[in-house]
Amino acid sequence: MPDPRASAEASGTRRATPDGGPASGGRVAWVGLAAGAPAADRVIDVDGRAVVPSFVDSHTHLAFAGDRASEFTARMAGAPYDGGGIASTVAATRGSSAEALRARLAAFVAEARAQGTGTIEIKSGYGLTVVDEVRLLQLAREVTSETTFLGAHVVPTEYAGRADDYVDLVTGSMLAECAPHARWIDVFCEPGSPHAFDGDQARAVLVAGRRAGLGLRVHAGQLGPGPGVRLGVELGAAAVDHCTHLTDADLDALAGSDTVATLLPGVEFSTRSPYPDARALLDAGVRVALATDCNPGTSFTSSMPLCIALAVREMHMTPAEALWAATAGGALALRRDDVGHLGVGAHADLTVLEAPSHEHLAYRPGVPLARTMALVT
Ligand SMILES: N=CN[C@@H](CCC(=O)O)C(=O)O
Ligand SMILES: [Zn+2]
Repeated sequence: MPDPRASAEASGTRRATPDGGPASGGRVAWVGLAAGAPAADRVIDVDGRAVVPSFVDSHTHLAFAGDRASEFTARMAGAPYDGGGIASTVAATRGSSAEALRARLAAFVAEARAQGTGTIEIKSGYGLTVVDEVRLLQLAREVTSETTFLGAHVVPTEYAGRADDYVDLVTGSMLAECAPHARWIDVFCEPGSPHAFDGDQARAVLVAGRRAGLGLRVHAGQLGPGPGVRLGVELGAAAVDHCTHLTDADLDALAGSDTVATLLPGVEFSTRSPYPDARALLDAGVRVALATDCNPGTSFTSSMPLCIALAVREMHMTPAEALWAATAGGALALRRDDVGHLGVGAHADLTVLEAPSHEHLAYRPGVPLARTMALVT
């Protein structure tokens, strides 16, 4: 991990963009102690503040309409989460105009950037018809290159009792229309949910997605143990996400793989669920990422600093491990080597903390310390 206290000089003139792509080619040219810095056109004195790589939020669902605050309130009073509320977001999203969806999406991206996020992945999954899924992916593509086709989010109500027919649609014409707008395919593999997909259905979705040229990601082990983690590892998924419920076999599979385990502590916070065993993953040598899972049902936060604080307080990660997971870990989960670190050649996506060290991200929870930095000469 780069030393978060090291100073960094960026070459060129740039304004950071949400997907980590530079507007004018700015890359890190040199990293080291200020005393040894080469001459530069412009010097920015951050006055002892820590500079860290901008966060890489590798799991969000930002393209949606509607609100489920009442579902959250009911959960806080003891109601369980099983994915059923997704249908109400699907209905609201289908009924929303592209302009309204675009404006809301832009507001969420701005909100994330204001909290230090530089690279963001965005899933579809609240359309669930060919036309609606394409529309969400096109909107997401306007703000990030990291777009994920999640037609297999849940079985939509019009396919109730016909999940296999819906999987045929997802792996057929929906995939064909959506693949050009996506880099990834994802599936909610949760045999314990009446709304999500079992192991065989998830395999069909992932195999079809791979055949269409998409990289693989899986929602797995959110509500209970299941086949999703091992399926993701077997098929070479870049990441398996949630991992709230893991078996020893899941841990062994992840430990011997290139698949990243993405932990989403905003979900456990907002569903009042037990947190994943991050220490078991880290101690087994699994590469761990942290992401917000920002969505209206289980984790309506765009705050990577909140996720870092929860990872440290609730999942026993050290502040350095949590920062790594929120930056380099997220980049690995997206198979990117140009973001999430400040090594020479990386995109100069800098986040300046209103604090002397990265430890303050967890030490001062809820305080807006992180700001992405636009370098403009
Ligand atoms: N688990 C599936 N999808 C989301 C929740 C979506 C929702 O409830 O609207 C998640 O990652 O937690
Ligand atoms: Zn999710």
